[in-house]
Amino acid sequence: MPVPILLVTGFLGAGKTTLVNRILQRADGRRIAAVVNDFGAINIDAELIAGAEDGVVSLANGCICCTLEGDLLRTLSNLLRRTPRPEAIVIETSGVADPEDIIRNLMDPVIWRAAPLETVLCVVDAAAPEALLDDPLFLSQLRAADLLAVSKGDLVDKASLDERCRSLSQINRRATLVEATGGDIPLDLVFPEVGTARERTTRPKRPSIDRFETFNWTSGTPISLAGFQQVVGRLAPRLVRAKGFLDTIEKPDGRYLFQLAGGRATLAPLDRDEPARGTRIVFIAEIGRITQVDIDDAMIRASGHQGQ
Ligand SMILES: Nc1nc2c(ncn2[C@@H]2O[C@H](COP(=O)(O)OP(=O)(O)OP(=O)(O)O)[C@@H](O)[C@H]2O)c(=O)[nH]1
Repeated sequence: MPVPILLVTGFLGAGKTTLVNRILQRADGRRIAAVVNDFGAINIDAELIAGAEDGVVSLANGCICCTLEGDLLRTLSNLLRRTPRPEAIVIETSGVADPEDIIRNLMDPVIWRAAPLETVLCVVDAAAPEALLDDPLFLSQLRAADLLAVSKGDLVDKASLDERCRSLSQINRRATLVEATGGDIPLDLVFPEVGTARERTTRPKRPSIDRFETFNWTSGTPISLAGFQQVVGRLAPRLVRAKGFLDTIEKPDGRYLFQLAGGRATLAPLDRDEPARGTRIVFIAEIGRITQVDIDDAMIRASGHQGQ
């Protein structure tokens, strides 16, 4: 039996991991394997995804549309050799990935026969600035989709949500559009009962343009929550995305999950009873907007100690 692939794309911080997590939580015993690609060197997403019956494979420090394309095909072959085989495979791309390049690779005849690409789903942040609708990478992600899942409807009013949905439908008239706040999406849309895989036409491969860069901050010493919040306020205008885990002075026996997406920063205590394991944060910015030195200086000043 062929194993259908669901490809989940969407801009940085749109809500892909949240949606993949919801799908896996509701898999109801179905063996779904997940391949998660983080652009940064630290695998934050893989740690946030729990409960995949067949485990989560993490590909980090690059993008499966270019530098890691060989790793993706090897990972799929390995998943397909597992006994028992997964019943479906979800691939979460990084937010900087152009899905066209991944789709072209998935149409490799050997992979296609065993694991046809059934659905391309693009998660779209309803609260993202209007200007994103002119962004070439975002447009490529939108246009590749069969399914547009609109996240963060809870952050905008009904009129703005309707207006955003209208604009999205005009950009991709072929796609089914569905509201998916908190990643909630009907499972029969993402895994249709009757296979819907079809050959897709993709444009020829373009040379990839380096547009974003990632920076890491890691430290074994707990940091001050108040100091960190000040740092985030200062750095946020120069960042597109940041995420990570924090060990704080204020909460010595638990950890925080930090997220900065769409200009919104959140800090949430992790439900899991996890011991301190060090602070690990990935910062993503357009090239030239910020340097590792800026980040190190800000973090060192905030935490009053030296990180690495
Ligand atoms: N209010 C609200 N927040 C959401 C929703 N979906 C996702 N988020 C939040 O948006 C932030 C980014 O979500 P992720 O699911 O990590 O986004 P992503 O697309 O996987 O991010 P990258 O992989 O880094 O590109 C997190 O803080 C989520 O909790 C939603 O529907 N409503």
